[in-house]
Amino acid sequence: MKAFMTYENLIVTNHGKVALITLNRPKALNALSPDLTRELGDALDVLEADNATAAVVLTGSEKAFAAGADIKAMKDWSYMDVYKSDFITATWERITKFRKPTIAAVAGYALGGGCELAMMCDFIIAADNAKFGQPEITIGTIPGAGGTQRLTRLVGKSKAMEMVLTGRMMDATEAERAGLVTRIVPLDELIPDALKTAQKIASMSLPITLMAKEAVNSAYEMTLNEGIHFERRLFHSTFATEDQKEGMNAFSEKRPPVFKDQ
Ligand SMILES: CC(C)(O)CC(=O)SCCNC(=O)CCNC(=O)[C@H](O)C(C)(C)COP(=O)(O)OP(=O)(O)OC[C@H]1O[C@@H](n2cnc3c(N)ncnc32)[C@H](O)[C@@H]1OP(=O)(O)O
Repeated sequence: MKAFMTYENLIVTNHGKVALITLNRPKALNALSPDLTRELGDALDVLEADNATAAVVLTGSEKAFAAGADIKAMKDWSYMDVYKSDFITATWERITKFRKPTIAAVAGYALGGGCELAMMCDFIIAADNAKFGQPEITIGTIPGAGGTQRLTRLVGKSKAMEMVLTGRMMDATEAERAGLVTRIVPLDELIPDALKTAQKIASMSLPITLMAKEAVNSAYEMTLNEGIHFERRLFHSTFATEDQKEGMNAFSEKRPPVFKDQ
């Protein structure tokens, strides 16, 4: 029994399943407590192990994707408590190790750890009421789950620096213009749109999808030359799969492909 979230395989395509994880701690605006993040990590482990799950959508409520780490839970922690805790390193970062595609469907506040969690997903679709920010400076700390690094890579130094130093929030329009979110949709279309996008991804060959995700992510870790070399090796290896043969034969025969994840 999950206390702070629900997760379910909502859509079964003719090929793969799409899972929807909903953070469900509405009274605290989905503040990310150690228990909540542990549950999230556990759910991801289950979905990773499930061969049929092909993509995951992570969402919160209409008012808050997540308003950050649980300030009340951590306010009295000592240096040693926070240093020794696996709160951020071992639990939150499980989402960054998750190999299948993840979409953050953000409505309302995505602040502090909430913004960091959304940025750990592969991309963000925002509702028109979404608000993003790294307000840690206003409570005497700094982002500790990748905010200074991922936000800077996504929106550039100037905007990231201003947001981290002032705690200013970005609305959905600014977030889209800055490249933090892929698109904005009306609030009531957020989940259908995110699920439809995940469903599209789930209709592809899973191993090829994993390679594509790995290749894009390598752009953050490697030099351009290393990244291009890595991409080429992965491209070559797609030709060792049955799904590459099926995809290209289906195109030639003017029919939809039937991928077998092989
Ligand atoms: C992960 C790290 C390392 O990067 C660190 C962090 O994430 S630190 C946390 C960063 N986040 C914040 O500083 C945001 C804190 N929240 C707010 O500023 C406001 O709640 C708000 C602007 C998001 C919404 O304001 P409002 O509509 O006025 O609602 P509230 O009455 O403030 O909140 C309702 C309810 O939720 C509780 N709440 C909200 N955020 C948190 C939080 N991060 N941790 C714990 N609890 C939170 C808030 O206390 C209220 O509960 P009650 O006091 O009414 O029981």
